[in-house]
Amino acid sequence: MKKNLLIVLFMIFSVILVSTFFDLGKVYQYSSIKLKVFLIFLDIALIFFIRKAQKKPELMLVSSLRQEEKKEDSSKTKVYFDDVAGLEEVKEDLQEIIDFMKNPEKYNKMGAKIPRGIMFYGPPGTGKTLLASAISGETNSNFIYASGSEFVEKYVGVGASRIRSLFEKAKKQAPCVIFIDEMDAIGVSRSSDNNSERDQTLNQLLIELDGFNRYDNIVVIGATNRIELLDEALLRPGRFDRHIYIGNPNVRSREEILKVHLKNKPLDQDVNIKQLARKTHGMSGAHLANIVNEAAIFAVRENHSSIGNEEFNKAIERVMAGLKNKSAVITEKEKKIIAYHEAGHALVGRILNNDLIEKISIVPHGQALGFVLNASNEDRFLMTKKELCEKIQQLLAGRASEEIIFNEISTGAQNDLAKATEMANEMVCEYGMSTLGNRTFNHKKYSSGYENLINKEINLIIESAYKNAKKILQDNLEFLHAIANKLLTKETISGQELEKILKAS
Ligand SMILES: Nc1ncnc2c1ncn2[C@@H]1O[C@H](COP(=O)(O)OP(=O)(O)OP(=O)(O)O)[C@@H](O)[C@H]1O
Ligand SMILES: [Zn+2]
Repeated sequence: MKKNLLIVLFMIFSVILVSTFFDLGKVYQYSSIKLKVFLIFLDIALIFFIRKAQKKPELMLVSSLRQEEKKEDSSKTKVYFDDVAGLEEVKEDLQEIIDFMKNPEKYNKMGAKIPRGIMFYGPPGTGKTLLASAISGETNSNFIYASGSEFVEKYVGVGASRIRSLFEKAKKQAPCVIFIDEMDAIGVSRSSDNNSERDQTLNQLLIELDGFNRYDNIVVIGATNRIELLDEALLRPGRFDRHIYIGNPNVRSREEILKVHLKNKPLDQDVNIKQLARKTHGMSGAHLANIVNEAAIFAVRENHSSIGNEEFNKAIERVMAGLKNKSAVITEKEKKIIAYHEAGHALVGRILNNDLIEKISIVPHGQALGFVLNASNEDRFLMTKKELCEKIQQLLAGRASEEIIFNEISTGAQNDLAKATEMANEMVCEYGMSTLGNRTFNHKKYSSGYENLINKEINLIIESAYKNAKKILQDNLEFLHAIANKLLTKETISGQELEKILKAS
C-alpha cells in the first residue's frame, strides 16, 4: 500500500515537473528555476523511498505475518478427527502425540520425550493440512500455518529471520501446532546447489528444531509431496523424525470422504455414494471435495432443490478434465489389467515366500498405478542365488499375469523389467552367479568378447524366471482370479486378507 502511494506521488510530481518546461498557459507562469529544482529533489527523494519500501525486510515480514494472521482467522472454525475421513491408521498413530499434548506432565514425570517433529508426505490434496489442523482441534491448541514458499527470498537472512519469528510466535501461543506446508521449498538437500539464502533458512529451521525441546507443548508438522528431496539433516532423530505417508484414498475411504463433504447437503434419493466412490478411482480427497462442490453449484444453477446423479456425473467429468496427472483417470479396462498385474506379483511372492506381503493395492501411488508392499521379516545381509532368482520371478509375475489373462502385455511392467534386468546384471557381473564362473565383470576390466556372453547370461536368467513365474500362476489360476477380483472391489488388500483368500479359495 505504502509503496503504491509513493509511486502515485512520484508520477504526479513528474508530470508537474515536465509541464514546467513547456510553459502551459497561465498556470505555470510562475514556474521559476527554484520550483523546478524543488520538484527534481522531490522526485529523487521519492525514488529513494520507493526503493527502500521494495527492499525493506521488516515491511515484508509484517505483510507475511498479516497473511498468517488471516490464515489463522480462517482456521478459527476448528477441525476435528471426525472431519478427516479415512486415514484410520494414521489417526491411530497420532493418538500418542495428542495424549502428550493433553497431559504433558504424565510424560515429563517419566522423563519421556515425545517425537515432536512429524513429516507428512504423499501426493497433493490427500488431507495433510486438514489432519494437522485436526490435531490442533483435538488438543484444543493453537494452529499456526506457514508455507515453505513464504520463507524463500532473494535477500540473504530474510528467510531465516522469518523462521525465527515463526517459532517465537509459537512459543507465545503454546500449546500449539506449527504446520509448515511445502517443506521442499526450504528443505531440499543443501548439497544440490549453492544457494546461501536457502541454506541459511534451512540452518535456522534446524537450530529452532534442536532448541525447541525446551519449549512446552509445541508440535511441528511439516508436509511435502517429495520427501526424497529433503535434506537428511531435517529428517534425523530429534527433528522431523516421524515420517507418515498419506496416500490417495481407496474406495472405502473415498466413500467416507464423500460422506463428510455431503453432510448437510440435500441429495436426490437415488444418489448412491458407494457408486460415486467407485467412479472416482485414483482421486484425492481434494478432488472429491471439489466434485461435491461442483455438483452443488450445478444443482443451484438448474434450480433443483437437491443434488442428483446428473450433477455428480457432470462434476466428475469436469474435475477429471482438469486433472494434470491424467494417469489418475483410469478406465475400467486398465483397472482390470492393473488388478491382475498386482495380483500376479503378490501371488508369486507369497508362494515363493520371498517376503511377507503387507499390502496389495491398485490405488495410484506416485508414478505407479498399483503396488505390492513387502514386509521384510528380517534384515538381510546375505542373499542366496535362489533367493535372487525368486525376487526376479516376483518382479516379472506382473507381466506374466497380464499375458496369461489377457493374452496381451502392457507398458505397466516397465519399472519391473528395469529392476529385474538390473538384478540379473548384478548376479552375472558382481556376484559371479552365472555359468561364466566365480568372477566379476566390473569397470570394463574384461575383454570385449565377454559382452555378448554377459548379455546371454542375463537373458537366460530373465527368461527362466519369467517361465517359472508363469507356471506358478497357471498352476494357481483360481487364486489369481480371487485376488484380482478382491482388488477390483476393495482396491487395497492387507496381508491378512490375502491369507484369508488363499485359505477360502
Ligand atoms: N481425508 C479427508 N477427509 C475429508 N476431506 C478431505 C480429506 N482429504 C482431503 N480432503 C479435502 O481436500 C481439501 C484439501 O486437503 P489438504 O489441503 O489437507 O491436502 P494436502 O494433503 O495438505 O494437500 P497439499 O499437499 O496440496 O498441500 C481439504 O480441505 C478437504 O476438503
Ligand atoms: Zn509391476
